[in-house]
Parts: sequence; structure tokens; C-alpha cells
Amino acid sequence: MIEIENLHKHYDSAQGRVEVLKGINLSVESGSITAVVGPSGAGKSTLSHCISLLEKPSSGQILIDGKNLTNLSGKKLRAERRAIGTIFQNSALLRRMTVAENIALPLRNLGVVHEEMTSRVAELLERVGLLDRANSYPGQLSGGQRQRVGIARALALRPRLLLSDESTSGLDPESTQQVLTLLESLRTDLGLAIILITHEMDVVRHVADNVAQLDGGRIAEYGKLHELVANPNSEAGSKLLPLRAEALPAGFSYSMTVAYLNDRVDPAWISRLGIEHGIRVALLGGSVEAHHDGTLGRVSIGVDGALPEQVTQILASWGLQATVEEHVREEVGV
Ligand SMILES: Nc1ncnc2c1ncn2[C@@H]1O[C@H](COP(=O)(O)OP(=O)(O)OP(=O)(O)O)[C@@H](O)[C@H]1O
Repeated sequence: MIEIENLHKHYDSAQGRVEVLKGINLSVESGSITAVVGPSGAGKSTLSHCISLLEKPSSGQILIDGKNLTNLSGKKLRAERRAIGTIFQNSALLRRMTVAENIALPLRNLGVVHEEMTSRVAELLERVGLLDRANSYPGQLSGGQRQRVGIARALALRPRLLLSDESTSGLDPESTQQVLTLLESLRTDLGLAIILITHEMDVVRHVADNVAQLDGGRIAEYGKLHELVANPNSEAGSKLLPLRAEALPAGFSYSMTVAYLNDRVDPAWISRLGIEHGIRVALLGGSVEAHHDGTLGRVSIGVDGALPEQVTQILASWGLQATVEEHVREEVGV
């Protein structure tokens, strides 16, 4: 588990002091993925550099499994830094070394003996699905394959936290998918805590358990992915699963946004409103996606034939949260 406590970072320049991180608090449990999203200039890269201990925070603490890493330096810092594996947008592999040699680099630096290194590299290559590319050079691989080599190298020293800083930016959809599938398996199989810094909402929706929205150096919103998407007042939620809905058609009384709260939602809930309750429903827009934690969905519907409270109650009993968006007349015909 990683705990970031009241983290501050400022830079002093000729123009004065720039406060970039203004008290970040964030915990990521082992076996879970937290995405950090936010607009340009929010402080994502600075946070990433502080977490990977490339930069020293101005104040605050970073603890991994209870151990404070921010007050260490020299040899102790280098030793404890092994708990953090980092992957960047550019996998930063050495071009003149083979895939296997690149992955072995952190082990070599640590003085691991040859046989142990060879078997560990083979194990890592297998984990990232590149056993057959051990002797290739980075230039002979696709962007997605290079990124997977970068992940294998980040895993070499058995970290407990994996920090991914825009690691899928610039990859084609198929390579992105491969990297995300790999990250999911590392969360589940190795129980890693994973922090995913990204501006790609599709990526967040696909793999994140929790989402932190960074804005102006502070965490403006934080929550479970499902909860943010279901919360009609969440700015992060509406960016995560944008809802483009048609206008309410004639003959319908009001429109509602309906969010999926859990994985027990009957996929046929719209037709059940008609069949079981005699309620007419018009589908106005929405997205419904499978997620490892259950279905993620936000749908806009037009309704006629029941009061909003009644529909809200029925939907709540099916694991759906409804919010009335638009009324077209005072009297709702029942
Ligand atoms: N070394 C530095 N000295 C002064 N200001 C800095 C320094 N590094 C970053 N900043 C400032 O901190 C703010 C946050 O920068 P940062 O790169 O962390 O944002 P970001 O969210 O990663 O943005 P982007 O998505 O565009 O990469 C910016 O206003 C930037 O100008």
C-alpha cells in the first residue's frame, strides 16, 4: 500500500515561488489501480516525479507499506526505491541492448548472479508475453511491445508500487489494450498497487478502481470509478463517461439520467419498465460498458406513464440510480 500524506512541492525561480502541489493526500491499496487525471498544468508530472522519488517533495510524506521514503537519502534511498517501478510514455530502452539485456539492467546493477538473472529475465519476458523476442533490439519492436519490455524492466526488482506515467499515450488502440490487460493482470496476480497518471479517459474507464482528479495542485475529486460516474454532480464522472443525449421527444413527460450502480443490473431493465409497470421509455443516449468491477453505464431516457419518484424507486431496487433531468409539464400523467 502507498500512502501520500499532505504532499507539497514548490519551485523557487527568479519570478518568485511557484506552488505546484498544495497538500496531496492519496492512498492506493495493494491490488488496486488508482488513476490520476487532470488538465494540463494541474501538477500530474510533478506528482509523478515526487512519487518516483526523482524529485524531493518540499514537505509531506510518501509511505510504502508503512515505511516513509521521503526522509531517506543515499544508499538507503536507493535500496527503498526498489519498491517503486516506473513506466513512462517513452519506454526509454537502450537501443544497442537486446530486450533481455534491457530487462536485466536493474538486476545487473544490483549485482545479481548470472544464472539467477537469466531465469528471472525469462520469467519476466513470459509475464509480458515476449519470450520469443528476448534477442530482438528495441528498434525491431512495435510501440506496444517496447512498452511491455519497459514494464518487465520495471518489475525486475519486484516493486510493490507500479507508477505508470502516460505509458499508453501515443500507442495505437490494440497496443494500448495489451498494456492495459497486462496492468490488470499485475494488479490481480501480483497484488501490485498501481498509480496510472493519464489524460486518456478511455484508459481510466477500462482499468481504474479509483480516480483522483487533480486540479491546481490539489485533489479536486476522488472516489471509486463507479461512484464518480453515477454521481450527476461529479465533473470527473461526466468526463469519464460523457453522455450525449437527444432532446426529449413529444409525448414523453420528462427525461432522466440513469447510472448503473452495481453488476446485478438486469440488462433488460428498460423493457421491464414497460412490461412490468406499463411505463413508456424512450432511449435518448448513453454508454454501457463491461468493467472488471461490474457494468459501468450512464443512460438518458424519456419517460411517460409514471411519476419520477415511482420510477426512481423501481430503478433503485434494480441497482440503478435515476436523476430527473428535464420536465416538460407540471402535471405528469400517471
Ligand atoms: N521546475 C519547475 N519550475 C517551475 N515551475 C514548474 C516546474 N515544473 C513544473 N512547474 C509548473 O508546475 C505546474 C504543473 O506542471 P506539471 O508538468 O506537473 O503539470 P501536468 O499536470 O503534468 O501538465 P501536462 O498534462 O501538460 O503535462 C505548471 O504550471 C508548471 O509550469
